[in-house]
Amino acid sequence: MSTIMRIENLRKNYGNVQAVQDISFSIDEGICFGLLGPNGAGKTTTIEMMEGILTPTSGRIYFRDSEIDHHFKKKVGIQFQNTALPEFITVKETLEMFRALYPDPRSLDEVVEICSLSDILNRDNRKLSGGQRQRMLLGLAIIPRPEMVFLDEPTTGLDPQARRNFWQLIENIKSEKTTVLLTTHYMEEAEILCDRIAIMDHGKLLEIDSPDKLLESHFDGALVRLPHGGAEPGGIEGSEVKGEFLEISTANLDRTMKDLLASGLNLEGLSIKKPNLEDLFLKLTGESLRS
Ligand SMILES: Nc1ncnc2c1ncn2[C@@H]1O[C@H](COP(=O)(O)OP(=O)(O)OP(=O)(O)O)[C@@H](O)[C@H]1O
Repeated sequence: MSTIMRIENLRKNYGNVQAVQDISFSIDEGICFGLLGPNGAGKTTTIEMMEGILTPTSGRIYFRDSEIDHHFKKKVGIQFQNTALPEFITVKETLEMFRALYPDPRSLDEVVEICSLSDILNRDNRKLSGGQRQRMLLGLAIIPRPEMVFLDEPTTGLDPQARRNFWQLIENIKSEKTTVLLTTHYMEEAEILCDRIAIMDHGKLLEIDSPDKLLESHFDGALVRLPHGGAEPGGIEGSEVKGEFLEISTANLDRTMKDLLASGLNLEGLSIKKPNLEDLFLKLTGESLRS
């Protein structure tokens, strides 16, 4: 697989705020790459530098081995969150208006199909729900047949059903061999959509790999969690105190359960689960992603 985009030692300072602190990574062509982190982690700053909208304080950004310049913008699609859609015209009229701006636009039918827009084509832009608006903005981003699309928190604020519908559109875009860079707060979303993820916090890159490999490298098998209620949880192999909880990442659940029963701890509230990215984030940063 060839690299479509690469960033090297990227930094961005806003006055005294070091929003992005020396991060480097590359993105393979055709994948969905997720940039994850809590509020203020530096995701938007990073993606805006990669889009060529924001000038880095230092560092380099390459698209297919060339540093990004104004030609690069013709090859990528950006789903802008704050795009002011023209009022008093329909979705279809808006798509046609944008199609007229490009030399070789996707056909209307293609955009409608990829972004599931058929049910809202004749709707006035002012009447779109949050999820419909996101579908429409994605449609606008893919009109010029971009090689890569940038989606900055496209599902924030959507209800769970609208969020799931949007995931399907991202899958559609991927199946067209378009590379996707997605930022999100939602670990579940990243686990489902992303082939590779970078986890950021406080402007720094904490981890980068495929979701499966990240989980494999940080957890043994099952994750047992128990409210410790202030009790001293000594003698249980692999146990760590995480806030109000005792956490045990274990490859031998039988043994862990025996240890717990023998410990005399109150086991009320005990849960056993397959670890997910949310657990990984908690492990890496000591805080919940959506705190
Ligand atoms: N224009 C700006 N001026 C000053 N500080 C800024 C500016 N933009 C962002 N910051 C600061 O830079 C840091 C990173 O912000 P950024 O928006 O990149 O984070 P984020 O991960 O996208 O967060 P969110 O999920 O809330 O969008 C934060 O501390 C933020 O307050």
